[in-house]
Amino acid sequence: MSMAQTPEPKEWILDEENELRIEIDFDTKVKLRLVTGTAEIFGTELGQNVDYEFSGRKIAIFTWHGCKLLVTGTCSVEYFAAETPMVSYLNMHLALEQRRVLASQGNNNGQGPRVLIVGPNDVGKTSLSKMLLSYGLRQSRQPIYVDLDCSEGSITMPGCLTATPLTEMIDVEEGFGSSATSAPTAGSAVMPLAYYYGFPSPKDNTKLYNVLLARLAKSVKRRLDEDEAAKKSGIVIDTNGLIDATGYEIIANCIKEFAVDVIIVLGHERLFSDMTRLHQKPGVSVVKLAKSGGVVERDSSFRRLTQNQKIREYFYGTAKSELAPYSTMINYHDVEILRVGEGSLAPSSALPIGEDRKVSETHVVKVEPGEHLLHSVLAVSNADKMQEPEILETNLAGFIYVSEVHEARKKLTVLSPCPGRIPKKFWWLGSLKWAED
Ligand SMILES: Nc1ncnc2c1ncn2[C@@H]1O[C@H](COP(=O)(O)OP(=O)(O)OP(=O)(O)O)[C@@H](O)[C@H]1O
Repeated sequence: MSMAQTPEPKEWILDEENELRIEIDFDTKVKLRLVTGTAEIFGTELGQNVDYEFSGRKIAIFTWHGCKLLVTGTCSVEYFAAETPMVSYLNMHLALEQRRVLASQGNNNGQGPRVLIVGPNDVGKTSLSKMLLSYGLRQSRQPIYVDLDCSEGSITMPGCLTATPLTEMIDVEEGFGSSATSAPTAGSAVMPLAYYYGFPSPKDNTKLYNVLLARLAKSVKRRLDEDEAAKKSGIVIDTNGLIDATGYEIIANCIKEFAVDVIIVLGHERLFSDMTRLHQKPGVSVVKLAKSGGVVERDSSFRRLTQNQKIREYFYGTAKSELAPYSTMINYHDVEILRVGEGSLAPSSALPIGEDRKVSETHVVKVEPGEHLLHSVLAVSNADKMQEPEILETNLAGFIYVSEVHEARKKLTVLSPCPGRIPKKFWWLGSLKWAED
C-alpha cells in the first residue's frame, strides 16, 4: 500500500473585505489554516494557526481586515471575490443590535428583534441566519435560532421544526450541530425544541406544518418569557425557499405566531415588494438584502449527501468528536410506530363519512412494524400516551435508526446515540431513510 502524499498547501493572501470561496466534495478532505490577520466563516471567527477540516461543504472565508490563509487538499472550486454584500449584512446586525439596546432600556416590552428571513431556495438564508446569530453571540447576546426549513434540519434532523437558544459560538466545522446540542436529551440546559413534521416540504402537509409552527411559536414565547437574556436578544427565523401561494400563507402565519417585527427579504425583488405591501406596518420593518454572488445552488444529489452526512453525524459524531451509537433489540410489541396524515393520500370519497381532508391531514395512524422499517430514521416522541391531537404537538426526545429487522422473531435492532433502554415508546415514521456507509 502506498502512502497517500500530503498535497502542498496553497497560500492565499486576501485584502480587507475580500472572501475566499471554496467547494469541497464529499469524498475529499480539505484543511484550512489562518496564518495571519483575521477571518470568519459565516460570522464565526477563525483561530490563528488552528487546522480546520472540511468535507462536503461550500463555504466562504471572509476577512474584514485582510489575512493570509493556507488551504491543503483539493477543492472542486476555489476562487477569491472582492465584491460581497457583507457590509450590508453587518449593517443589518447593527440595526438589530440597536433594537436590543432599546429592549434593554425597557422599550418594546423589553423584547429584542424577532427576525424572519425569507427568499427563494439557494440565496443564502441559512448562511445569513448564521451570520446574524454569530454577530449577536460575539456581542454577548443569546439569540434563539428557529429553523422552519424542514428539508434541511440544521439543528437536529431533516423533517423537524426546531428552535434552540444559542449560547456558544457556532462551530465552523460542524455548523449548528455542536452549539445547539444536536442530540436532544431531557434536562439538558440548552435543549433544542423539536417537533416532528416528517415531510421534506411544507407543501406536503400544510395543515400539519401550520399546527406545528404555532406550537413551536408558543414554546419559544414561553422560553423568552423565562429567559431575560434571550428575550432581549430576540430570535432569528430561517425558512425554506417556498414563495408561492402556500409559501405566502406560511410566511403570514409565521409573522403572526412569532410576532415578527423585522422581515428580511433576500435576493428577490417581487417578494420584497409583496412583503412590503402585505406586512409593512408601524413596528414591522421589511428590509431587502442582496444575495451574495458566492451562494451556490445545490442540486438534489448534493442535498441528499448533506442529509446523509447529518444523519451519520447524529449517530456517529464527527471526526473531531466521535460518538459510538448504542445498538438495542426491541420487540415489535414494545413500541408503537405512528405516522401522520396517511388519510391525506386517500381520495376524499374514500375518507370516513363526516371527516374532511383537513382533519385527515393531521390524523395519526398506527403503522405495523415490519421489513419496510429497515434503514428508517424514526423520531422518538416524548409523549407517554397516545392522545390526539396532543401527541402531534409533543416535543421530541431524539432519533433512532433501524439497522436490522428480524421479521421471524418480531424484533428490531435500532441504533441510538444514548445508552440503555429507549425511554419512550411512541416513534414517528416519516420519509427519512439512511443506508449506513
Ligand atoms: N459567500 C459564499 N461563498 C461560498 N458559498 C456560499 C456563500 N454563501 C453561501 N454559500 C453556500 O451556498 C449554499 C447555499 O446557501 P444557504 O444554505 O445559506 O442558502 P439557503 O437560501 O438557506 O438555501 P435553502 O433555502 O435551499 O435551504 C450553502 O452550501 C452555503 O454554504
